[in-house]
Amino acid sequence: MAPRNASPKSTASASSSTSKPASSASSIASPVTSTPPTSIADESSVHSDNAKMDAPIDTVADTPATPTVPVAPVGPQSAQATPDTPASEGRRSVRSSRSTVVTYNVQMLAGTAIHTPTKYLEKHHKNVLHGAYEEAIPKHSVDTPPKKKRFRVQGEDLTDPVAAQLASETAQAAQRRRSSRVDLRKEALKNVTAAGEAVVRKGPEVLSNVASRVGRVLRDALATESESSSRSSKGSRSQPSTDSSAEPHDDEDDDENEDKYVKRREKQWETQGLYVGQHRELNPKLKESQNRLRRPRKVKEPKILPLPMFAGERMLSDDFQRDFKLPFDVYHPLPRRVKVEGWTRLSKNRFIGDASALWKHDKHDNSTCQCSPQDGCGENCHNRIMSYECNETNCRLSPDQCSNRPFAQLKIRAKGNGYDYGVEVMETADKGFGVRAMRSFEPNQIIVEYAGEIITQAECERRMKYIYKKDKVCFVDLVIRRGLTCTKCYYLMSFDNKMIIDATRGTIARFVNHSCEPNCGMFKWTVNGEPRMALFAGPRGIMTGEELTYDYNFDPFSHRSQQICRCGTRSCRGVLGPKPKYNPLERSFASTFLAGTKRKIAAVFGTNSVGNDSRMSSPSSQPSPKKRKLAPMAVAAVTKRENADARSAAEKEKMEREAKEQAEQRARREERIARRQSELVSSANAGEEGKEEEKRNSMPAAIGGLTRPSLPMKRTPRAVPRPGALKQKRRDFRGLTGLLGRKRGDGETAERSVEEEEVVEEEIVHEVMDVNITPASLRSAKKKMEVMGRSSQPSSASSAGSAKRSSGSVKSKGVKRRRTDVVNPIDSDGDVGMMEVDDDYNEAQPTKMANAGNMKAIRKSESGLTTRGAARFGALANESTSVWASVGKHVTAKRTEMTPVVKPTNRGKGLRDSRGMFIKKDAVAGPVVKGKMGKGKASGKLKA
Ligand SMILES: C[S@@+](CC[C@H](N)C(=O)[O-])C[C@H]1O[C@@H](n2cnc3c(N)ncnc32)[C@H](O)[C@@H]1O
Repeated sequence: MAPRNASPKSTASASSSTSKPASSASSIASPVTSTPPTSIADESSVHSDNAKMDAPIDTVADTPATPTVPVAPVGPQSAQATPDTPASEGRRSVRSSRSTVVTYNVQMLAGTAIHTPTKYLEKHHKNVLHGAYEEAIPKHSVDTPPKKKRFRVQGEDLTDPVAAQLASETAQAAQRRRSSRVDLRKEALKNVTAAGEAVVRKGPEVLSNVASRVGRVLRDALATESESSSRSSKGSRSQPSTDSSAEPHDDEDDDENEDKYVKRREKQWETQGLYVGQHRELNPKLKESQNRLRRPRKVKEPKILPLPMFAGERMLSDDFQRDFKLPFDVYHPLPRRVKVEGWTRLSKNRFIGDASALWKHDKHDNSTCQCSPQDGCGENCHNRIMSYECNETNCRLSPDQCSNRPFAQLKIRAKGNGYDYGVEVMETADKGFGVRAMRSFEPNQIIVEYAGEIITQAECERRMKYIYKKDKVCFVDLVIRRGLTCTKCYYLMSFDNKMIIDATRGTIARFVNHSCEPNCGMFKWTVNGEPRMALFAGPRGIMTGEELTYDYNFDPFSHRSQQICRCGTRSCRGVLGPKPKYNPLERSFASTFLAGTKRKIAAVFGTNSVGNDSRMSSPSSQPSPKKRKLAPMAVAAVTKRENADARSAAEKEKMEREAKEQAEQRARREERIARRQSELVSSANAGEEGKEEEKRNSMPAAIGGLTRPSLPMKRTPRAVPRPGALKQKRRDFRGLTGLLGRKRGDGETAERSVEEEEVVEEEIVHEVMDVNITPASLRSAKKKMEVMGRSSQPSSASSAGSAKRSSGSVKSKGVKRRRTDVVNPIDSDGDVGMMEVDDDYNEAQPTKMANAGNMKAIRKSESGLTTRGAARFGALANESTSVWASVGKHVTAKRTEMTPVVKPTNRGKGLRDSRGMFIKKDAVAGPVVKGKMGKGKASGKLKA
């Protein structure tokens, strides 16, 4: 054993170590040539100012390095650390005294030392001695005091390196487990106690000292904690040069740590992920950089409600409650490839045939906006309002500033991956294919374009008739045009007056299904002067995974091909397209009944009491509030139907009114006739007896007999008919009554007795002739009678007969003039339909699609009143009954004046009738007025 003073400088070195920081203190190791290690501990304990270690085991080392190298290496670092220490001074190194002892790194041997990255392993290997110590250490370093590491366990030095290493590891483990909080609490308690005592003793002047001390302690504790946390996070990469935790704390250390105060590291949270780029103020029409600029900087997004705001926030809000749905990429992370047979994908519109030329021809309008960069073509942009996309010609903003370029945005997005594109085909349970969102969409954001082949109406009809009709696949018809009401379905959409997009070859938008509560809308925009259709998100936006739908607004013309809607929404209309509001037949009956009742009320009270209320008088003319809510197309359709209804009701009403007026007129006439006849009779009575007798003989029996006052003066010419005329007329009447009988369907006409026939005949004559009596005709008849009474020339009868003949001839001539007549019956819709009548007078061939009005005409002519029979009937018929009675080939809805026209002529003293037949002037009763012959129908009128 070496004496204690064998190293005279040891005391100095030990004492100096206390005055220096830990690093330098520890670097002053004992010289190599020192006393044996067994004495070192004692010596150290004697000479050191430091108290015995608080901890039972502690390590004094200048470079604690990694725990894997507990054995103090002897190397240049150690040597450099003590440049001022003479080699002969200090205590001898433990290792130098046992330089031949082979040391092993237990951790290395055990394989537990490899916790460091491989790039440090080499260094470790370098630091571990293998083989003889002398071999490993260069000669010159033998003199250099090696870095000494002393292990003290309960005041004992451990000279055995293995034991020392174990002790060191134990110490380090204990150190790691030590909590700084315990220290903090202890220190605080100590300080508070000290402060309290000091205050008691010295009063408030010491308070400041105490406060500073407390503060220092707290800072120390914080620094310690942060250091340890940073060490644990950095691992072996960021090893501090000094391990203060391995050293007992003293004031000097505190001061130093104060300088090295490190702020507590904040944990970094990821703010972006699945909903990257979506923040509350995101405007999807802008680029990310623009959005960033627009984002108000002062408003801080509360972190308590994280993204996505379009799902979470909405779900939490009261007014939009719905079940939670997992985001699309969670429940279905990979896009599913659904293969659709027979779908040729197109990404943009393609013009077919004449469509292109027609398109260019029609391309005319444009729109410009005057937005400022501050506006950014927002909601007030003129182009946006007009659904025009801004571009460099119609907007002065740059693409970055302008937010009204949805199709340009779509183009950019389409170049990205599937999630950028954002939609995919899916299979639905009961609606065939559908389209689903693979990402969320902002309210009103463009989703996908509806593109395909642009065709003309004619091409559309051709395809439907000759191509799609044959297809076995049940397609879908978006627009079913007039005359093409097949139940097969097509991907056709009308988007311009004359153009149709056929998406049989087209974009994915063709698979978007219908819903009565849709989450999207299909809108037409004009892009660079060309109309384009696209699907836009609705005002609620779209959540990832939602099925996209819009309201088809099917053309209601095709009721026959209406399909059942399976959208399953609460407000489902039941069919694809507008819901039929009522059964048109029922409605017609109801409205007719209502109108009739109202008329009767008005007739009874003599006022239009109900007519003042326009809504009551025509309920269908006023749009109900419900109707206003319908889509414009549906409203138009309903209005059209209601208008047709109203028109037919009005027509019926008119006919009834006319019939009523005529009945009244007839009654008045009869009254007048009766009065005049009685006048005539009385005047006749007052005249000479012989004259009276003569008159009575010359006058027709019917007139003579007052039993039939209704038989008018017009029968007079009949009483003196031309030869065979009456016979013919009787035959006509028989035929007519037969017709009427057939029409009535009683089938008894043939068995009627002669008397009965005569009665019927007379009734008809009465009916027919009675209504032709006008005041003028009465006057003329009176004159005629006078003439007859004066001269009783047969010419009068013959002229009258010829006049009558001419009447018939006029009518028939008007018809016979042309081989084929075209007339315009006015149908119930007020349309003019064309009817072609052939030479045989039998068939009326509709050249236009039959509608309610002209079908009625056809039915009438087919129901017994053949055109020939009707012509005869019409020849006798009056104005009021001649609506459907035709003259010759005529079938007209207009009341036709059947009275012959007599034209003046300059040939002698006669006149010409409308046939051109010469009539002697004195044979014509009454003054002659000019008339005119309509082309194909008699429109002139003889006026007295
Ligand atoms: C444009 S296509 C949509 C894609 C179609 N599902 C397919 O598989 O090709 C329209 C057709 O889908 C069906 N459909 C769409 N929405 C529907 C709904 N709400 N209820 C029932 N069928 C619907 C109808 O057959 C309709 O004619």
